[in-house]
Amino acid sequence: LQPSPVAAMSTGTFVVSQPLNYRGGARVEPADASGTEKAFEPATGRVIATFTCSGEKEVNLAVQNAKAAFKIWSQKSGMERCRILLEAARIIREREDEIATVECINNGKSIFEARLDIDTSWQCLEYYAGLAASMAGEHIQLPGGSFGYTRREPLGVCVGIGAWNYPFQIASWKSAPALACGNAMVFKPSPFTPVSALLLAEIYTEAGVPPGLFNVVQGGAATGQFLCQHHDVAKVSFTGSVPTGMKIMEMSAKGIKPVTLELGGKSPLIIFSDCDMNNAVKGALMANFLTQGQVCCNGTRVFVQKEILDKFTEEVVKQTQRIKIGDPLLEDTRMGPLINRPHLERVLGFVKVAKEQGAKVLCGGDIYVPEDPKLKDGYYMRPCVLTNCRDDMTCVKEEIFGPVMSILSFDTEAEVLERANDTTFGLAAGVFTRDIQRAHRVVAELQAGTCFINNYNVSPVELPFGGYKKSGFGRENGRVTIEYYSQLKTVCVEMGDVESAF
Ligand SMILES: NC(=O)c1ccc[n+]([C@@H]2O[C@H](COP(=O)([O-])OP(=O)(O)OC[C@H]3O[C@@H](n4cnc5c(N)ncnc54)[C@H](O)[C@@H]3O)[C@@H](O)[C@H]2O)c1
Ligand SMILES: C[N+](C)(C)CCCC=O
Repeated sequence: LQPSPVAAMSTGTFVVSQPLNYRGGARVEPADASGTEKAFEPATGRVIATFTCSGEKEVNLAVQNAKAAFKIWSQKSGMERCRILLEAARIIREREDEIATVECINNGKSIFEARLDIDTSWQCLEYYAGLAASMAGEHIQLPGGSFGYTRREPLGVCVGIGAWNYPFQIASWKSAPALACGNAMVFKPSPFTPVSALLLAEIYTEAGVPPGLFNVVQGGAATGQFLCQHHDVAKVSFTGSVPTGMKIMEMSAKGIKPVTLELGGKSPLIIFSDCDMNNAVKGALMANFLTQGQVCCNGTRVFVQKEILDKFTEEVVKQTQRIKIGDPLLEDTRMGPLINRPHLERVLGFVKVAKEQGAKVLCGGDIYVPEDPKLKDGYYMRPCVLTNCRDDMTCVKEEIFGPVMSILSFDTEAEVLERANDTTFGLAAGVFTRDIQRAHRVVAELQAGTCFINNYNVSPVELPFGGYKKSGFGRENGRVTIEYYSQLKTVCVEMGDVESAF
């Protein structure tokens, strides 16, 4: 009997022993280098991997492998692709605990949350497996018996570039629709979280995709640039910050490559006085403290109607103080460490500036040192609730990407809408109210790509996810994403004679 891989993994023990590149259906050492990186276990501050960043040669080999696999995969019927993706989804479910454990060790999110991420990953594969067989064009009748039809065709080799906050989920949300449409993919995870994408690559291979269909290269900006500039790459799907997104778009523009940009946010969450208070408080915590607050769509500007400001704030603070911080692999932990030391310091810096600008810290916002000695070098902080906030403060304007909630008060619907929309971001927004007309009226006015009514940060894969304004464009999940991973060919068929103009 083989020992369970999960049993062998506990906080403070895991090290990466296998190559972190994946090409041609196997783990490989990269053919060349553009530097080295270290990956950490945020819970302990330990290095779990020192790895080579892929150079131009390795990127090219990955793209060429993808190109070869694309020839085979794109010729398969939708039903054939569906069966293989369903098998991959089944394997992810079967290995959920192992994948979640690896994610938890490399990212620091709690095992409770990591399992939810893996759930939305296999669900995404299942969803696009289901759509693969029904992708079809149209038949259009023309005069004289002539007709036209459209074919939905894959793009070719797609590149996925991921952020570090949802490593396995991002790899799945990009690859599932790409593969379902008949494309191949080269994926580059964030250098902070290089590990779990390899598990996805192995699972695709085990499920039966052709070798080379899903490849993983490692590294940071240099490797990412080789990918975006490669002339055999047909599309780039990027998840990350706005400044990097701008660079990705510039590089892709040079090759006229379509891009999907899933970027940052500073989303508003509006709590009206007629809300169900219990749900609104729970919603505010969901909107701010998942994955230690390192969530793109977090509703970090919490606008609360004046009449309920004190009661709401008191309850939010009470529940925030109860969040169990600590070893992310323990079942009852709900908040682990932040991703790394510089990021922790950056987030604490935002709290310091907030105080200097007049905000009041109601709880948290400082370093947390767990009792367990093996966690003493981890990157923990207490979740923070700020009040006395104004719209012009840095903590209200900028994406902090940490567990810091800013509470603001408002009087009227018109006023809060104007303030909620007064941002260059537009990823998400939320509203809590019992007034159904108001709920729909408000979301219709909110300038955000993903809106929540009476909940926050749930992510059914059937619904498209993505941003307005500087939070990006294109969508992940939902039926519409098929359009971002395919192109339409029009075929015009003449049934009569050519009526020449000459
Ligand atoms: N909208 C979404 O779906 C979503 C989801 C998760 C995270 N995010 C955003 O991501 C940000 C945090 O993630 P991050 O710190 O990893 O972002 P980042 O922009 O620093 O890096 C993202 C990825 O881009 C790569 N990269 C960096 N420079 C590059 C370049 N010049 N060319 C090509 N690739 C390059 C990185 O190595 C990494 O893989 C936050 O702003 C967050 O809001 C958005
Ligand atoms: C699953 N969530 C919570 C909706 C997050 C999606 C990805 C954003 O960082």
